[in-house]
Amino acid sequence: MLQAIPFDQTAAYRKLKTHHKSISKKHLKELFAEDPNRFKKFSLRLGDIVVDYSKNRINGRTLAYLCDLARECQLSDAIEKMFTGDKINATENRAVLHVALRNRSNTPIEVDGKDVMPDVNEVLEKMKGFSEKVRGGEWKGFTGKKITDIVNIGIGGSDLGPVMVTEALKSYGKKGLSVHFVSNVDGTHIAEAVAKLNPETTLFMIASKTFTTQETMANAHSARRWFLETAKDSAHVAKHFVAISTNRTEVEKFGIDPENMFGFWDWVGGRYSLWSAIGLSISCYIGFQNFEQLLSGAHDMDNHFRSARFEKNIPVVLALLGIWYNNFFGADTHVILPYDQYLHRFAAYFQQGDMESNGKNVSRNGEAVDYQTGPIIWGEPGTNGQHAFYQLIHQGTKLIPADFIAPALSHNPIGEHHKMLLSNFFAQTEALMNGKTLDEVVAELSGKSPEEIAKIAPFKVFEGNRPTNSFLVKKITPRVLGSLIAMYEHKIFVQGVIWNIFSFDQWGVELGKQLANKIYPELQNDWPIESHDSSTNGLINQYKRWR
Ligand SMILES: O=P(O)(O)OC[C@H]1O[C@@H](O)[C@H](O)[C@@H](O)[C@@H]1O
Repeated sequence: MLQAIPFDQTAAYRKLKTHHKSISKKHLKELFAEDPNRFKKFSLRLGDIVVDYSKNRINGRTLAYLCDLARECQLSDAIEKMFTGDKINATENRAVLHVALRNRSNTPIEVDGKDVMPDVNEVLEKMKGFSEKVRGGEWKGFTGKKITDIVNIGIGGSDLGPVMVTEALKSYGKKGLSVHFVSNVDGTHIAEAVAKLNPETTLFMIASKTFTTQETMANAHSARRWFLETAKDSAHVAKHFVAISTNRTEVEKFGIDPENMFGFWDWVGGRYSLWSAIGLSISCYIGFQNFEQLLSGAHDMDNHFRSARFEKNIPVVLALLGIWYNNFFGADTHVILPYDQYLHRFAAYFQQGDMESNGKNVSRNGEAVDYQTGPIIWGEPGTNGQHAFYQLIHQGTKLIPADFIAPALSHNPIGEHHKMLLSNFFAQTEALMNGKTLDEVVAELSGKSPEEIAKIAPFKVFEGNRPTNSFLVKKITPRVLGSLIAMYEHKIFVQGVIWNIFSFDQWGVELGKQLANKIYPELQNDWPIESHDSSTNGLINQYKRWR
């Protein structure tokens, strides 16, 4: 179990409180004017990723105090514990070893005295063989045709990672092979997904760590029924259904041949599982070599995270900046804005990654925390967001720290598009920082009468001073994407350590599941219900009248 350090009782926290009083009055423009070396000082690089965090409301002292905070919270020790298989997911008594899944150096990592790497490598080999067969057309459906469509059925961590990555790396996808994702228990999702598919050439991947998740099991059963309407003989299921799970017993019960099961382990958290067999749809779609590149990119970030000193450590610095805004400036949310259409599910992916990890109000000591923990994560690709919600970021009353992500090279260099896209990427962080003063507005309005200027000018002023991080990458390759994902994963980890919460469980999702299981049988008949509060009774009874 990680050691419990009361984050808000450290010496560094007190120093930061005092320091915040002075620096929060400063405008980012002043900070830039004071220090011509700001970009050099406050940017970091790893491989093809440049992280510019200079447009944050910090100076050298802020960073030093924040790093002290990390030290006082024994971050180094926590990092080592994660990398060496300590059971840091204490409420579930599990190690947290997504880093082992992409441990390309293959150095032994032990859990309960056993090196996990041989098992990791064995599953990777199985994934490789399977991906090659599917891609090469060797894996045939029940009528001897090759697979043209993969449908991954899973939810949460068994869906969001594969969705996000296959979208992000679409330009690496195999022609003639499509991937589809079904997660929602709403019948519309599976109905729409299979509507245009041919059962003879469709392969279902049932992805579920537990293999008991209601939504996934319902969709899996409906998929099998749909398949058997054509295939008739359940012996054909073996050619069209594979399972990705930790639960062999349930997989067998469902009727999937254990030969067609890809395993992983309880030390892989759902929202950290795309690197495991849960990534099978990714590997089939982009090819195993590219999947390995994704793992290598994550491994690059893992090595950096484990070895770089805090001041130069990308995930650590990002985590500390997040804490700076969350706990000192009172920022409630954090927005992720990729200037890359392929990354359109990136923010959604880290909604689960971050909010399910750090949405906790009890410390590792079992006591209620009296400070803010995980932020609300949201975001959409630029430039769409610019024409929708950026107004509030620029001129609203809330402080919203923002991450801007963009590739220097596009996979689709059509005409002037990419230059236009990037001019927006560069312009927005500049605008958010500088804003526009009243004098500048008045100067722009020259020619208008003083009355007209006085009337309109206040609405055109931008305070600026809005903090941003910019991530400029060379190109969204599998390797770069792997590093970016791992970067955010470790950021989340660091914040959890400092807030002294357990980042790798998710008890908060259970209550709704329990209640849904209680209500489900109540929907089986038309009798009015009185067992709940008046609102829930009223809604259920109206539903019964309407259906
Ligand atoms: O992979 P499984 O077992 O079907 O679980 C899917 C999801 O189930 C949710 O209940 C959990 O909150 C997620 O963390 C998890 O990823």
